[in-house]
Amino acid sequence: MAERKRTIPRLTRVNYPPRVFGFGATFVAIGALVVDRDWSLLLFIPLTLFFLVYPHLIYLADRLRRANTSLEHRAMMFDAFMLGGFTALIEFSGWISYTLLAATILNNTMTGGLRQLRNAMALYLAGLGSWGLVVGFDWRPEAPLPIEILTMVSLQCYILSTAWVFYTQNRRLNAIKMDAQDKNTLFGVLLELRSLSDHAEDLDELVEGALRQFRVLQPDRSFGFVLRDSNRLETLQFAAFSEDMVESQRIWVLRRLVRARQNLPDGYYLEGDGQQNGYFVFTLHSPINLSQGLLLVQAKRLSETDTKTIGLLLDQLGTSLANLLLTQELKKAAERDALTGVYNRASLDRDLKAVESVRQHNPSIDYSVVLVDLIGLKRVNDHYGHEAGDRLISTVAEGLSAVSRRGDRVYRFGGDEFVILCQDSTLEGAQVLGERIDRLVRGREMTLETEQGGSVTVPIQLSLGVANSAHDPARELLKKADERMYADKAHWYETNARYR
Ligand SMILES: Nc1nc2c(ncn2[C@@H]2O[C@H](COP(=O)(O)OP(=O)(O)OP(=O)(O)O)[C@@H](O)[C@H]2O)c(=O)[nH]1
Repeated sequence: MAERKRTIPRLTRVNYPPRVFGFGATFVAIGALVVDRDWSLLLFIPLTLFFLVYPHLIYLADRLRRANTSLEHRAMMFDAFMLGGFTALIEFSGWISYTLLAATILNNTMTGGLRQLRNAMALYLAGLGSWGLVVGFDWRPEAPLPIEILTMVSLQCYILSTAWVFYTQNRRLNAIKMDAQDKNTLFGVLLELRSLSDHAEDLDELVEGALRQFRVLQPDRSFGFVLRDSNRLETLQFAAFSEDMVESQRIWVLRRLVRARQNLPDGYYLEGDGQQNGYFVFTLHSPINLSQGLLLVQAKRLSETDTKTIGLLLDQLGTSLANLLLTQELKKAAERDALTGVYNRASLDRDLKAVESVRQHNPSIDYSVVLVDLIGLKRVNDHYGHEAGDRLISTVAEGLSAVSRRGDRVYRFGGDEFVILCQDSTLEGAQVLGERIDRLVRGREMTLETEQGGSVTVPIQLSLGVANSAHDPARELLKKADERMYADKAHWYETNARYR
């Protein structure tokens, strides 16, 4: 049924009610005049055919032609011509003439604007003139009072029915427009969320960007996003809120979540109190490692549309988060050493190029490299097995990372060699780092499990070499550090001859 209604041209649907009403009213007015003036009752035949039957025939014909409006346009012109003709036929009664003319003009202007109005007026006058020539002009402005009243009332009703059709059409168009605008904004926000997952560097950037986008869509609501440990739900791991949320609100929400230790069903309501607004809680369905993601939406009520929209946003946020984590994993795999987690050789090459380029533009900014070699790895491998050797390497990497400053980076250069790159550092600064390694890592004892199932304690033996860009050319920096590291190693072997 709805399908059939949709295929009827809009113009036909708009025209049908006013036309039926206008023609019906005109039929009553002219009919009354026919009776009042004792004209031939045979006149009722064309009157009935034109005023009562014809509007329905046009509608039916339009319905059959579905989306084609050409018939309706022609019918409207024909209406104007015929109404002009009837005006002449009933000998120019003033009010009736005016009613017919007004009906024609209104209907045509409403659907076709000024051009249609002009055409309708012309055809009306043509009909009036041609029938006037046939039946003779006999101007009779006076009509009996009841007919005048009937005509006036009909005209008013006709105008009202036209206005009503206009009003309902406008309302529908407005609703469609608003809906389209909302969908457009939603679409834009979803696109933004997608692109966020490509550009965001970390969780903070992604979630804060997403919350800003949520507010584009629903500016009068506050939003929050929380990650909690899936195994210990009272442990919150991450929280971000839309900028409008004040500190006290944030703390209130977080406390409530810490207390709500169980899994919360979708749409769970954190009831507000006198000062605080309530929040709806939605759970992110896509898995984020071992965390559970919760979206908080500040609202008193949520409509079905709101809930659907939030579902879409949540899905997109989940996908973006999963993308971000995957990208981070891939990035990590590409730039980190799998065994130790410190940066790999490829990252060292890239970072060395970067610091050298900074130094070329700012010659006063020097950098240092510290080469660290683990002594005796082969021995550990041979005596206690490869796994023990791996543990030794990892422990050294951890130690080096722990003693490095924030801006320094540790790289695994080769099997048992590490490099620490110190940006914006003097030779003396790097030597201080070398001393720290000496003090805190070198010589430290660690217990290794042997392949035989026992355990053995071995000291961490290291040799170091330091070089700085202010003293040696960039191309030779690593070579210089290597030479110094070998000298240090030779010295170590001299003083620990039994290891040879
Ligand atoms: N367990 C383990 N061994 C490795 C790894 N990478 C390289 N090696 C081994 O480490 C040993 C390094 O040998 P060497 O260069 O002679 O080092 P060293 O025994 O510490 O002796 P010097 O450094 O010369 O004092 C080799 O036997 C490599 O096979 C690794 O990832 N894990």
